[in-house]
Amino acid sequence: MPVTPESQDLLQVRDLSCRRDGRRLFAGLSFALGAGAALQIEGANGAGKTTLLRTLIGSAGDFDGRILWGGSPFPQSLPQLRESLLFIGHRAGVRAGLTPLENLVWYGAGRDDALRALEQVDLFGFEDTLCQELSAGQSRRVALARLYLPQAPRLWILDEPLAALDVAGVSSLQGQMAVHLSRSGSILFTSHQPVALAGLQRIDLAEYAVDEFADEVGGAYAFG
Ligand SMILES: Nc1ncnc2c1ncn2[C@@H]1O[C@H](COP(=O)(O)OP(=O)(O)OP(=O)(O)O)[C@@H](O)[C@H]1O
Repeated sequence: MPVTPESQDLLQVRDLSCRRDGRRLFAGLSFALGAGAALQIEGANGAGKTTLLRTLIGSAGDFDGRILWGGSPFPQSLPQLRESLLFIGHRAGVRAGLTPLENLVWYGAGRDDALRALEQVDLFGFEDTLCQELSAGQSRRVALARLYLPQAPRLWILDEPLAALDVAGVSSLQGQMAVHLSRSGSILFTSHQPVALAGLQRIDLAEYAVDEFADEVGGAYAFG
């Protein structure tokens, strides 16, 4: 079944448990994401937010539970998912040796669309500057400019999109997220900051944290 924004639940996660280097980070996580919906993943540093996003897009494989994209089981759904997906991770995928304009064109944008997007993220005048000469916030804006392109995919998965942005940048991004939702797009993102979006769902990974030591002690008592 193709991954389409018309799917009732674009993503369904059931009883998910993720590990990193063999250590369980969280367990028992279930949620759904539909078209026109946004979900914020919260949690302390190291809680497993990035691991969760990477697991959902098939970049991390140490998990138990069910992941269904557009109703199709994982990992068969991944090729279709990737056609619908715009993932912006911590490193943001900005090529330092290219200009902001060249970065967007590299991602397939036309020159005029790219210039308009750069203007919307307030990088007018910096389009031909090498990204290695930009500030952290400006570099983040280059990555986020992809969200302002007319051909932006329906599903956005964003790891800390607000990091390094100033107040105006946060406000602009929240506005663009709202526009995306109004067009039946879907957004799954992590953030330590509150985000103002109508109908936003939130999940705190702390509620699903696993205390491996407690499990071991419990096991020892159970079998002792
Ligand atoms: N590169 C790495 N190599 C090995 N283990 C890692 C690595 N990065 C993270 N981990 C482990 O995986 C756990 C989860 O990390 P993850 O990056 O998913 O957390 P996070 O919730 O996104 O944190 P943050 O808020 O700091 O970005 C961490 O507690 C850490 O022990």
